[in-house]
Amino acid sequence: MASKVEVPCIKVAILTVSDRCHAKKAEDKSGSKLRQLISENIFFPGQVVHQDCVPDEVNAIKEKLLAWADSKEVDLILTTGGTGFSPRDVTPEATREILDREAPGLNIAMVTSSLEITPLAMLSRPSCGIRGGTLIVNLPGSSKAATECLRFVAGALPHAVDLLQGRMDTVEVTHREMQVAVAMKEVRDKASPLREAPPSVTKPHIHRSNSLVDETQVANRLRKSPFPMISVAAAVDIVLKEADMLNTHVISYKDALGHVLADDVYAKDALPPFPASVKDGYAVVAADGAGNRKVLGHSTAGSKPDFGEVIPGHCIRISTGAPVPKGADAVIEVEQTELVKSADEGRTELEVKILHPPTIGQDIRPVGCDIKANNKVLSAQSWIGPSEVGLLATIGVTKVKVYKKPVVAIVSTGNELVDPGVQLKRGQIRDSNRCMIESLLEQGNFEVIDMGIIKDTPGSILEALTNAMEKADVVVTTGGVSMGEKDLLKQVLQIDLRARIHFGRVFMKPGKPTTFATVNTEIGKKLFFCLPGNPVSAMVTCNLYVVPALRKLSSRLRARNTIIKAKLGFTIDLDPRPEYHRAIVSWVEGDDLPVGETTGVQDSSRLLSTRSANGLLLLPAKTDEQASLPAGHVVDCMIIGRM
Ligand SMILES: Nc1nc2c(c(=O)[nH]1)N[C@H]1C(S)=C(S)[C@@H](COP(=O)(O)OP(=O)(O)OC[C@H]3O[C@@H](n4cnc5c(N)ncnc54)[C@H](O)[C@@H]3O)O[C@H]1N2
Ligand code: MOO
Ligand SMILES: [Mg+2]
Repeated sequence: MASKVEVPCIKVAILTVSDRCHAKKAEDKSGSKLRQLISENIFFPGQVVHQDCVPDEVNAIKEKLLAWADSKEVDLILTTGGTGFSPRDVTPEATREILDREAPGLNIAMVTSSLEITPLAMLSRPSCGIRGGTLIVNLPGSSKAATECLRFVAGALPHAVDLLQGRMDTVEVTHREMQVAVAMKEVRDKASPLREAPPSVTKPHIHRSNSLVDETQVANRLRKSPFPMISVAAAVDIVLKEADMLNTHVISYKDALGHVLADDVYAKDALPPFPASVKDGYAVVAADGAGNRKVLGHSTAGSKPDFGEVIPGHCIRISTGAPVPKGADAVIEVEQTELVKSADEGRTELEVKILHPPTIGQDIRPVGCDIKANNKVLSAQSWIGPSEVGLLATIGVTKVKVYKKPVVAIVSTGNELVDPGVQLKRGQIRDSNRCMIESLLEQGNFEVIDMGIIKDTPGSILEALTNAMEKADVVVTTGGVSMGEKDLLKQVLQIDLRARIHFGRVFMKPGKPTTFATVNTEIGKKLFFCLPGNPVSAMVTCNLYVVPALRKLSSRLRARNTIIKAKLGFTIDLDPRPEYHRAIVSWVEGDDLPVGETTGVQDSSRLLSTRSANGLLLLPAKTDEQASLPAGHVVDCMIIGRM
């Protein structure tokens, strides 16, 4: 049975043209990079069906292109290399010889876009075109340039392939979407207040609630998402790349919990600052050995000693943590002594017997044995947890330079939502997302601002987002990102806020419509995580994307989530999308790996599937070869709670 794929997958062949790679004198980095971009659906849903490398020879290139194009198994051939000015660069010439029709628009798109990056792009000579039902695109040889050029034309490639393959239903949808997109762009361009702002900088205060999104066009709304479906790995990479570390500031050690240190921290003085007793007992002269000692006085922690120097044949009573007096070089615990003589009805100790001979230094912490004066106690970049707060206190460092932590504004969108304490009317449900996400982030020591519930109208969305980005570095919304007529978040971001939407769909379950955007404002870059409204999807995607981004913004060394191996405690039918299966993960005595037990039905709406879940089992997408996984199968597991 064929696996169920949601979007047509482009069959891609990759040809590296390089004398050096072919002779194995250089690594084929561009070919590997292109393979990764296609396999991970970075630009469009794709599948690599062939990959090869040939030298810079016209005949070798032609032979491969002909074989692949005429096999009818390939929709798109990407060549990399041989498009420059050196005498051996002949890929365009070889390509042209086998083309039925040229596609110069693709060449122009790649070169003009590349010129914005480097003037040397004018020396690139790609030759793109069509042979039969196969589109051939010449990309440059360097991995970076090949990636960039593919990105410049990637948006048009699925449509080009649909046209070549005669998939008229998909072609029609795209045409209609293009019309809507053009109309949206016209509206955007007419937005005079925004035109005053430099293109990449949004003034956060200029146009609140004055949205240009036209929500009335329900019949003309997009019927296919214009956002390519990208992999989770690619989405996480994008998020972490966009999450820049914040500035530093100096704060009290008491407020430092959960921050990352910006500077190394040194001890001003030694710990202990005096030789201290490890035991409750007697400070003695070790050379006296076992036997009777006269008790000179006592030393308790924090008290002034009532004695001078300990001399041979004498001792002083001492408590744990108290300074060891001069002359004494060992401490004998009280259990190793007997009382010989006392006075004042037991109020004064006059003489004790040491039962075992002590050794020099016994039960004494020398000065600086825990922390030496001027030693580095904490390194820059280290995370401040409870122990680190204690360490700062113990060395007397009361002010520390730390990286700022991001402030996160949380918004729930949905006409149907009411606060949990409100009596439900028909059609209403309680807002569970906001408090859940707030709790999740507070648990991670991040500062959150509750921005309430907003209606599904462009005006309220714009107003809320504008307010939120004035107050916070990161805005997390839930709801309104899928295909419904009231799902207006992406449009408000794009049209009103001129946001850069980095992705709007991810190949995962739950969480497919997860949207990530950035807006450059006069008060800095703002990150928008627009999570799906389904509570489980919101919870899972907050763990997957928001939490790592917040760690990166706070300069934590390890931003990514922890992934361990775990055994499935159950048999599971796989989903067409990679699934993040909520599970209770625990160690079973005698077993080599933790076992993940399912939390039951995994519907995105069923919040009970997150109850007590401390792990997400990463289940692969269903394929023809693998439709289910048996109990005991070992999978990756993302830790999201206490083990
Ligand atoms: N035609 C399509 N429909 C849908 C698609 C699709 O690809 N094509 N994707 C589905 C997937 S997958 C998801 S996930 C959801 C995401 O929807 P939205 O992000 O647009 O969210 P809403 O439509 O606003 O709400 C969805 C669902 O969640 C409930 N909800 C919303 N907010 C809250 C909250 N704060 N607390 C509790 N529950 C909440 C809401 O009432 C809806 O039931 O779209 C699918 N549809
Ligand atoms: O991706 Mo949605 O989150 O399945 O329900
Ligand atoms: Mg929706």
